[in-house]
Amino acid sequence: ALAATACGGDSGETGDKKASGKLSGTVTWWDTSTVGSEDKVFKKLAEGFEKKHPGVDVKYVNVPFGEAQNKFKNAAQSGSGAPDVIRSEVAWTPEFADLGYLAPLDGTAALKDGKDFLAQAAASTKYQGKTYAVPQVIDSMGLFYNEKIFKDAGVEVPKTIAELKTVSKKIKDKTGKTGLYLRGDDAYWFLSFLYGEGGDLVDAKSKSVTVDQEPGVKALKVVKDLVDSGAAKTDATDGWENMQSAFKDGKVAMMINGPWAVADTFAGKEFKDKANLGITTVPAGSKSQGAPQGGHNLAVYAGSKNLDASYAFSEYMTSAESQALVAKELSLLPTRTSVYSQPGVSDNQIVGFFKPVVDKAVERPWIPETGSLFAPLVTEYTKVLTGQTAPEKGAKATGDQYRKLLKGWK
Ligand SMILES: C[C@H]1O[C@H](O[C@H]2[C@H](O)[C@@H](O)[C@@H](O[C@H]3[C@H](O)[C@@H](O)[C@@H](O[C@H]4[C@H](O)[C@@H](O)[C@@H](O)O[C@@H]4CO)O[C@@H]3CO)O[C@@H]2CO)[C@H](O)[C@H](O)[C@@H]1N[C@H]1C[C@@H](CO)[C@H](O)[C@@H](O)[C@@H]1O
Repeated sequence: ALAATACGGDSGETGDKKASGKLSGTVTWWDTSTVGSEDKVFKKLAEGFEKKHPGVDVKYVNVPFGEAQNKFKNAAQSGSGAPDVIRSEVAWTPEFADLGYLAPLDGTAALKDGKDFLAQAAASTKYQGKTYAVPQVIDSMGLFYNEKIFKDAGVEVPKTIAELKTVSKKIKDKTGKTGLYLRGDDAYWFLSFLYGEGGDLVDAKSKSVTVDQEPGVKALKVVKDLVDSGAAKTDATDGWENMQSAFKDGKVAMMINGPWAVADTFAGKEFKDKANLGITTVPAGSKSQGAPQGGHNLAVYAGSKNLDASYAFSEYMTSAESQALVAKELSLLPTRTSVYSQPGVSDNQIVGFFKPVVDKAVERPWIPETGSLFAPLVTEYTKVLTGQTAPEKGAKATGDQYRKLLKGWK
């Protein structure tokens, strides 16, 4: 059965494929999904693998998203304590691959029906011509809103940031509630505003840093103005908890979020009636409209002593059948095209909303450094939102940090 050990189980026991082709041994899997809303579905899925392969014991270990990247790098580097399979966020995958910590999967049982994967989902699993992971879920961001508050205030859903400010003013006047919760401690929440001003963090094609150009400065001014004008509220820490509770308790009318927030949001008193949750595209800025691409892959540790069972486990957990179950139960987006037309998925409104959003989400460069762009950015983003630094200075400081990180980039 699933032994959900505290953390960091070792893949020490060897596994092998008996002459009968039967898989055996243990597979330790580090799952980063949210405890209390997503983890039980993924745990149940892994139990299904054990039923199918009674000779294999899956050790399910839930490692918080904020800790898993470094934990895996430390374990892989030291050669002890790394799991056989890790849920590798899209930006971690090229970094782990570059470090040599992932087993290449081309030609193994991990990759079945590779053509069924969405091109944009498969992109983050490719590195220097090889495939180092299997896409599990893909996501982007939308504007979540409370239908009842909008009705009480007699306002329509905003399509632009200007409309968002007008709508928030009316909501405040009519209901006393704040319009938007804008997460201030995670720079992923800044990206749709940056894209709205026609900007981006870097331009990988020309190997140039662009976050400190005019659109980046403008976008920081836009988010600062949302807070200073009272249209949005924010926090410098505990953003996830504060955002979720403010929205679930009906204290704010809107938040920007992704499919991974849906299961937790439906647990809120305001959304017991699921019809009260509306989702639309993130508001457009002065130049453009766009939301970022995120998601997670399953990757096999290069030092696993049970590669055969790890390949089979990765394939099972990302199969069309598994993805359909996850879409039905958690409204997460499949990475396989064939799953969207399956019963239970094709009529899921959340999935139906996010699919076109994911299809036009702004791609990010899948280079080893792509994940490292957020730490320097969030430092400046939070300081701008809390009035500790001016937008011009925040943008410049971020750009300077990026040029240290990205050797030789302009
Ligand atoms: C700072 C981090 O920057 C980047 O991360 C970006 C990321 O690249 C973006 O794509 C985006 O991720 C989306 C994600 O796509 C979306 O799916 C969702 O994920 C859900 C799951 O769905 C849900 O199941 C559950 O798991 O919970 C997940 C999380 O809710 O939401 C994510 C956004 O939250 O945004 C991330 C930034 O947050 C780096 O990659 C590092 O992670 C880095 N952290 C390390 C940096 C180390 C050095 O400083 C520091 O020492 C270490 O301690 C820190 O750990």
